[in-house]
Amino acid sequence: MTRTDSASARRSPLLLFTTTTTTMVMMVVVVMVVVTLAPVSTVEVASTEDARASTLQPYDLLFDSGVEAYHRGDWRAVVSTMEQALRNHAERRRLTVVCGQRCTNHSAFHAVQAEGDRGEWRMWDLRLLEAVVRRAHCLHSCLEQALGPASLHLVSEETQLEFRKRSPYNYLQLAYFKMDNLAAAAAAAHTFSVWNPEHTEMRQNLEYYRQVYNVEAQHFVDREARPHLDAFQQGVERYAAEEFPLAVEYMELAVDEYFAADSECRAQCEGPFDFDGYAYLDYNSDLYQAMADHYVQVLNCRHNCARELSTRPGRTAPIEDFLPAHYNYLQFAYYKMEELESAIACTRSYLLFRPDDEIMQQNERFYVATLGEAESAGIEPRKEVASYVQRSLLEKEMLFFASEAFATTFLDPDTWTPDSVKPQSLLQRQRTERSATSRISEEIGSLMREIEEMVEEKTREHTQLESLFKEGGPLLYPGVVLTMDSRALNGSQRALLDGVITAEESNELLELVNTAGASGDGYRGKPSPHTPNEKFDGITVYKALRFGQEGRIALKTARLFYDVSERVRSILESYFRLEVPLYFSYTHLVCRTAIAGQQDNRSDLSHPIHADNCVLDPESKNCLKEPPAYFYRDYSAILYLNGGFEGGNFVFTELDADTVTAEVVPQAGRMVAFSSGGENPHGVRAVTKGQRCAMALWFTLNPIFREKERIKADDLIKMLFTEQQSESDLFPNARDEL
Ligand SMILES: O=C(O)CCC(=O)C(=O)O
Ligand SMILES: [Fe+3]
Repeated sequence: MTRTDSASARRSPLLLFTTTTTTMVMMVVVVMVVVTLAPVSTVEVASTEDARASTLQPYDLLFDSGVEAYHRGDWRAVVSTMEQALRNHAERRRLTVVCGQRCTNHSAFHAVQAEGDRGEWRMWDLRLLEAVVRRAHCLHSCLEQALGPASLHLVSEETQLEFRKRSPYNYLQLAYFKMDNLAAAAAAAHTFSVWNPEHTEMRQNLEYYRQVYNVEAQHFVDREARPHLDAFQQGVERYAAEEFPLAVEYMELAVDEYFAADSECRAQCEGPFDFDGYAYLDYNSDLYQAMADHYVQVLNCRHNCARELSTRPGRTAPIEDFLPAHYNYLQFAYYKMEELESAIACTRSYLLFRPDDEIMQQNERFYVATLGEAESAGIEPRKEVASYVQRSLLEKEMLFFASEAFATTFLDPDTWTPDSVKPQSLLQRQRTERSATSRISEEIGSLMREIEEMVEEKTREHTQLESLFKEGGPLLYPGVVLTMDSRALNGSQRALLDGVITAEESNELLELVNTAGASGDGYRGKPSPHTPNEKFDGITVYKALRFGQEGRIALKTARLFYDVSERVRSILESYFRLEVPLYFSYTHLVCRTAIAGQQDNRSDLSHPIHADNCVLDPESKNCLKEPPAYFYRDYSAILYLNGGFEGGNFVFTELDADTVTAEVVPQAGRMVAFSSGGENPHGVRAVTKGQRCAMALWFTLNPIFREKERIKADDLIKMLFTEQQSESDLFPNARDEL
């Protein structure tokens, strides 16, 4: 099979259901090849067991023939070759470890180390390199014996990647399914899916196995489960559930598994030199450079095991501070179990990674104080941590040095690395990056603030422009004129109209409020809701209609009140060019009467500066659109019924509730209309003499908040009046402009 063939075959999804179905159940008999290397006295001597091991077939070739079998539909062959490939792959890894260990014991490495320790470096290169050569020979013979010469060739990157991606299980799941071995198929599917969670077809297959074939949960196992990650996960869960003894059990297991996995991972790193990044044909390094290049690669690979071991299947980012985290969990769990010696040992182990960690230092002090200074004195950090950290720091130092010296790449997998082992240039770079980051974030911050201000300013201008552009729709009724628009009133969504009602209508409504207006109506019965220097009287539309129905006032006058309120509503809808209807929120006729004898030196207002749908805070120049404000009100209109009193001007202000932007003198038939929000703070100057009456109306765009009393008023109108007596009868030219 050519590389392209196999690549495309591997890309194509393996769907569970194909046209051919195989019901044949097959027992796959695979001969297990067990290679156990017993210790031998010299490297040259191979045991009989080793000789058996030379039958180990190369896993990459097995994989390729498995793929070929798959395309032939030879499921039996797929299973036998793929399973064999997986076993040989695992076995090869195991044997690499075994040989590594054996050659440490059987080469001169120990001797060189011992001499170095005594400072006797005579003929050191000969001694060291003799050890190297011997080790090379040892490893070569060991692996040759163990794997057999056929397996010594270089496995392609592509195939190595396939195994890392757990691709053999992709092939296996369909083969097992075809052979009706659903449990094995489910396990293969699950194993593949754990590493390839985004693989939709395999997820569907898993669903089929579960739902259609009722495969039991126990079969969905991860055949490549990584024990250290599983134990850690269990430990964290037990810890979260405050089951501390179990948490300790799992975490201790996780630690053991971690170190075992670390050794296994590191042993795989002594592979051939990777020319990637080097000009292959021009590579002409001398002995030491070549050794250094290769060794740095090996070291990099070993050091990177910290990243590999802390990365969960299917994830790209590792768990940060993974190994130290074990000791963090352990110290607290031990403390909870009142095993203070172990807790102290774990805090001290953690502190080897991060000596400056204040919380851990505090914990340690606390445990020591509880257990007693004397009892705690001899408690050492865990040995395995001490040597791990020591080795890791030495490796980091060398890798940093090499990265500087040979311009190779070293990406430190740990976040606990102390500055002391980092090269100056890296520290400088990190400092510059940090200060650049903080400078950039400061600059971005102030830029964002400027942008926000600009956007706010533009939005303000835009709403003003938009409202200027939008407002100014037809006034619908003859005689109604626009006296001042938003621009003239120095704001947005504001209008001053005259001639909204005739003089007669004003008088009729004045009479209505004066005869029937209850003290304080509309203000929950308070006669002077805004100032003690004025008395407020008012009446609502519904109440007026009820009075009309009862004959206490002329029904026609009550009807006029109702109709004028409708007229105001349609004028507002039209003038502000609203695309959705306005609903009544509250309507009343209200008079403010100066209380004689209380007007000298008045400094208060008849109605303090406020906005109609939000709580105005002049300090912060904010208006909060929430209760107790009538937050659902959208438009307001005050239609004046008279002039001739003293004071009582309507004013618009800025959000500071102080700077007056426009002032309106009330007079009969004049109406000020505006949107009810923070853009229109307003109030009424003190009425110091006489009575000031108006029809005040508030509207909402949200039907949920329409006034219930208005609905009752609508019903009453329908009941009391016939169809003919409509608004047009009472106001003959109405809607002419339409
Ligand atoms: O009567 C006025 O001119 C304004 C009254 C007012 O703003 C209100 O009642 O919310
Ligand atoms: Fe108001």
